[in-house]
Amino acid sequence: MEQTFRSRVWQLGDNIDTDIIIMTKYLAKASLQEMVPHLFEPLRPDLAARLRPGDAIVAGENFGCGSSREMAASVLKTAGIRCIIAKSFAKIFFRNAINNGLLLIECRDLYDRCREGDTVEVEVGRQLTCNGTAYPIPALSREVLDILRYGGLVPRMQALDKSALAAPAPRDTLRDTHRPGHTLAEQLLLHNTGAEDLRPGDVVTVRVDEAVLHDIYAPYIFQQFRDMGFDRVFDPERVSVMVDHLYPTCLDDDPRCFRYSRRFQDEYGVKRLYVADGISHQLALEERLAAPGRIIFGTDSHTTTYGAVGAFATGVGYTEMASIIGSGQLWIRVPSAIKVVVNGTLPMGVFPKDIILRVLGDLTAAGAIYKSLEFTGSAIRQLSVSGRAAIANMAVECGAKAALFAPDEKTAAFCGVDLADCDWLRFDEDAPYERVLTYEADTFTPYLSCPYGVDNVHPIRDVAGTPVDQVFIGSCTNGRLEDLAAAAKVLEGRSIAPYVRLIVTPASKAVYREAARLGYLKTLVQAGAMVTHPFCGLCQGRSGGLVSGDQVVIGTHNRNFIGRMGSPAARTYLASPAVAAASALEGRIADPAPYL
Ligand SMILES: CC(C)[C@@](O)(CC(=O)O)C(=O)O
Ligand code: SF4
Repeated sequence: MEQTFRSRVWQLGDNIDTDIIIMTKYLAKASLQEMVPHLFEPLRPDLAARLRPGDAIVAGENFGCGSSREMAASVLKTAGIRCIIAKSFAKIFFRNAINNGLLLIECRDLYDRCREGDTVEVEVGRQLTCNGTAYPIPALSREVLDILRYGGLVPRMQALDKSALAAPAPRDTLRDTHRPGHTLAEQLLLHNTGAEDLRPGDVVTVRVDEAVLHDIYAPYIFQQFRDMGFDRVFDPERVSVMVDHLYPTCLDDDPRCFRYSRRFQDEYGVKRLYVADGISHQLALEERLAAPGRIIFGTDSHTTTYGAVGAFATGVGYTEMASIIGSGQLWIRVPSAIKVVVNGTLPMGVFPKDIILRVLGDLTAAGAIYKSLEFTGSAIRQLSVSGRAAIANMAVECGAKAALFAPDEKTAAFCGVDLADCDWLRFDEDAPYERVLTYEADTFTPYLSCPYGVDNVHPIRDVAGTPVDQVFIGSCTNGRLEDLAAAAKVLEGRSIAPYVRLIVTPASKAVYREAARLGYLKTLVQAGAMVTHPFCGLCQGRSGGLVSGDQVVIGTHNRNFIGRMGSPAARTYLASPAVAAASALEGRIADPAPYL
């Protein structure tokens, strides 16, 4: 890497999400080169054609937030972007960029003092100069420098002595003793590593309990895995491949992803391959891959969901996944933690989704970057595992590395474990939380994330009455049985408003079957809903109800990013299933309370 270079600046704002960088509909394309013309399409459709090799991007807070799609980093690299300078970076993107050998520079001051078209001079590892002002470049950690020195994680892993890898962790190691003075995340990392002690900021190498990968990235993971020189997966019992995003096929390149998904089974003996059984995050819970005490990595940002049962679980990109399934380990920095306490009883018409939406509004989309969000309090204890999963799922929308709930009787029953074996994982009064947010449950109302930001959160009274064109009930956040039950309760014996489309997508086949057996689907259909096969569906904006023009959608999913559901001019509101159902009834955003 040359030490000094000059680049032309392209300026982008805060919270440039990875859907903006490269939309989901392009992710299955056969090559990164084919994705380059679509860079930044929903936000600045003209930009891709104007980018030149050697250019730099200068952005505000939280660059690369949202999805774990590594293509966001690798397409920028393929387009020849020389470096990205931002006030802060979302951490999955940060790791993905480093793993691709793409230089990222954190600088809080440059953004406000430069303009598009300026030239920035970069002296790597030392300083930036722009318009006569010099800005220091913060030092990178040893682990990051090591990867950059090799030019990315693939060459780094090629050089790894594979015969010296630690054996996979034994399977039944749940039992442990409580470590006082530590957050839940720290306790889990201590449990996994057997370290004497650790603190936020320390770098540890964890042994992986489960790895979950999905169809969109299968060809890339496969390729990187081979290029790294691995010839076997670390443990075929602990690698799961899930065909959930792309099925049923809607674009030409999709079947290639299915073929690669299958190759992990055919060539490496991976035991669990799930084809069209539902969304990976729901399946991981149903199949008990997620369990207390485990460390789990998934190629999806919403892997944080598994924290609902006391697993330290987080999203990674495809290169990191290749290295995980080859080596069975990964380095991570111990996160600091924020405690969220909710006491009391939630009012009628308020659901777990409303808890996480309010927290997101308070923390903001960049407010928990690389932190563990840990939930407790009497209202939290009353929630089902499904409700906790909805909360843990969306923790990544404020940048969290992990979300955690201490296991209790409900967790133990759900996961089929003995609570006595995992109650070492519990909140400790002396644990050093960086921040504590405390709420009284009776102060909650239904909340909505309003266009165009997950943290643009308003109580329902601010937006009630807004006309909607389409309502979506589904996704890894709120496509579970309880969610369909809440929607069915609102819609029972009623009909949705004329001209409103209501699309219901159960999160898994099991949810679908149960919802049919219990009569929820019949209720929903009689009210005017269309029920689709279980998969990611409309949440990812590839098929099944894409919106056009400036249509308004209310959905139970997790992202209202520009263009995520189709047209960049469309406006998406995120809410609980009950709010979504009530809005379908009235044809405008509505409080569910009168219908419950
Ligand atoms: C692959 C993609 C559609 C993804 O599931 C990826 C992710 O969140 O990491 C998303 O929701 O953006
Ligand atoms: S349901 Fe949506 S957010 Fe969840 S994994 Fe699928 S596309 Fe991503």
